[in-house]
Amino acid sequence: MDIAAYMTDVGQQARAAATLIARSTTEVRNRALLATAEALDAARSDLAEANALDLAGGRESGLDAAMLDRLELTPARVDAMIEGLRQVASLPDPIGVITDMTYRPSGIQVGKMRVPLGVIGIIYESRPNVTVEAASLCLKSGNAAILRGGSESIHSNQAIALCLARGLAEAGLPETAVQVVKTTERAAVGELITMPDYVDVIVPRGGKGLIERISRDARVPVIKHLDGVCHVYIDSHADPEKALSVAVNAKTHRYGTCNTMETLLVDKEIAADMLPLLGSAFIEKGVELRGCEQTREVLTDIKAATEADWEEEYLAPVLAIRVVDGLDGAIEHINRYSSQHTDSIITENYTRARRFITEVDSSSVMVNASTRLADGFEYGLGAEIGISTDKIHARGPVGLEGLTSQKYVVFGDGHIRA
Ligand SMILES: NC(=O)C1=CN([C@@H]2O[C@H](COP(=O)(O)OP(=O)(O)OC[C@H]3O[C@@H](n4cnc5c(N)ncnc54)[C@H](OP(=O)(O)O)[C@@H]3O)[C@@H](O)[C@H]2O)C=CC1
Ligand SMILES: N[C@@H](CCC(=O)OP(=O)(O)O)C(=O)O
Repeated sequence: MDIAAYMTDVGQQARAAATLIARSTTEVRNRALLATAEALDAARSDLAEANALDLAGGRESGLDAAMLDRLELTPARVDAMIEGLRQVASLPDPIGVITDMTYRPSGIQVGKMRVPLGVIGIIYESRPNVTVEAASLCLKSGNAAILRGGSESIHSNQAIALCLARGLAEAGLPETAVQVVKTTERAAVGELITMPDYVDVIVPRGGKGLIERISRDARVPVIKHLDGVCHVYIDSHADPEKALSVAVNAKTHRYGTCNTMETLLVDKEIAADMLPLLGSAFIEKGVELRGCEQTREVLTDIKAATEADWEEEYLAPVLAIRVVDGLDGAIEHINRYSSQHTDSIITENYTRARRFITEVDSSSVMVNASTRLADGFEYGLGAEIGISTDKIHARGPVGLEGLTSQKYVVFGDGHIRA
C-alpha cells in the first residue's frame, strides 16, 4: 500500500465530509448514531469473530493481562457501546448555540456561536470501544473523524467501521465522515499528523513514546491525552475508613486505565496506624507493593522503591508507597512526579483540602474521591474522547464541548464604525 497516497485520500475525503456534517441537522446526526447502534447490535457475531482474531494475535504477541482486558469486546461491552451511542444521541446538541449576546455602545449585538472543529484525527490504544465513543462524540459535535486505533485491535476496529458506515449511510450522511485507518503501519500516523490542509486537530491518547513522536513531528494542533501517574494522598486528618476504601478502589478497580492510582502518599503522622491496614488490603488483592524507607519500617516485607518508581505508570497490580512530611511534602511530591492527570487528597480538614486543590496542578484534583472517577461519563459529559493532560483548549475528560470552538456572531443593521 502507498501509505502517503492512502492517507491523502483519507484526509481529502474527511475534509469534504466535514462540510456536510457541520451543516447537517441534529436530527440527522442523531439518526446516524441510533442506526449505528442498531448495526452494532445486528453485527454481534461478526464483532465477536473479529475480536477473537485480535485476542489470539494479542496473546501470541505476549500482551499482558491489562492490555488483553482492554482489547476484549465482551457481550457486555458491546451492550455498553450500543447504550453509549443512544446516550450521546440523547445529549443536547452543542452546535449552533449562541451565547453571551450583548448590545455594544455602537448598537451592534455581539455573541458567540458554538461550531465544530472540522476534521479530528485520533490516535489511541488497542481498546475497540474507544472507536465507537470517539466516532459518536465527533459525529454529534458536527466533526469528521479519522480514527487510528492500536494495531492489536485492527480486526475489531474494521468490524466496527462497517457498522459506523451503515449508520451514516442510513442517515444520508457520507460514510467518509468517520474513517477508521485500514493499515497498522505507523507511517500512516506520520502522514496524519502532517496534513494541516485536511486535519484540524490531533488527539493522541497513549504513552510517552507516542507523545514524543507527536511533539516532534506534528504540524497540526494537538490536544494531548497522556499517561496517568495518579496519586492519592492520605492526610493525618483523614477518616481511616474512607482512606482505605478510596485507596483500594483507586488502585484495584481496574489496573490498566490511565486514571488508576500509581503512587500512594501517606502523612508521616498516621503512617504507623494506616500502613498496616493498607498493606494487608493491597496484599489480599494481589498488589505488589514498593515502599520508601519509612514505609518499609512498618511494612517490612515489601520491596524498596527506587527513584524510577515515583515516575512509573505501572498499569498493573503494582503500587509505590511513600511516607511524606504532611501536606507540604505531598504537594511537593505530586507537583514533581505527577503526570498532571488526576490526584486526590483524603482529609476531613477543609483548609487542607482547599490548599490541595489550589496548589496541585493536575487536570482533576479531588477531595475524598477515587481517581478512577476521572471519567467523562462519571462527570456527566455522556462519554469522553479521553482525558486531556494539556492545558490549552480542553483539560481533563473531553466531551462534546471539547470538540468544538466558538466564533463571534455580530448582528447589525447598517452599523458602521465611527
Ligand atoms: N489520558 C488519556 O485519556 C489516556 C491515556 N492513556 C495512556 O496510554 C498508555 C497505554 O496505552 P498503550 O496502548 O500502551 O499506548 P501506546 O502509546 O503504546 O499506544 C497508543 C497508540 O499510539 C500508537 N503509537 C505509539 N507509539 C507510536 C509512535 N512512536 N508512532 C506512531 N504511533 C504510535 C499506537 O500504535 P501501535 O499499535 O502501532 O503501537 C497506538 O495506536 C498509558 O500511558 C495510558 O495512561 C490511555 C488511554 C487514555
Ligand atoms: N475513562 C476511562 C479512563 C480513561 C481511559 O480510557 O483509559 P485507558 O484504559 O488507559 O484507555 C475509564 O475510567 O474507564
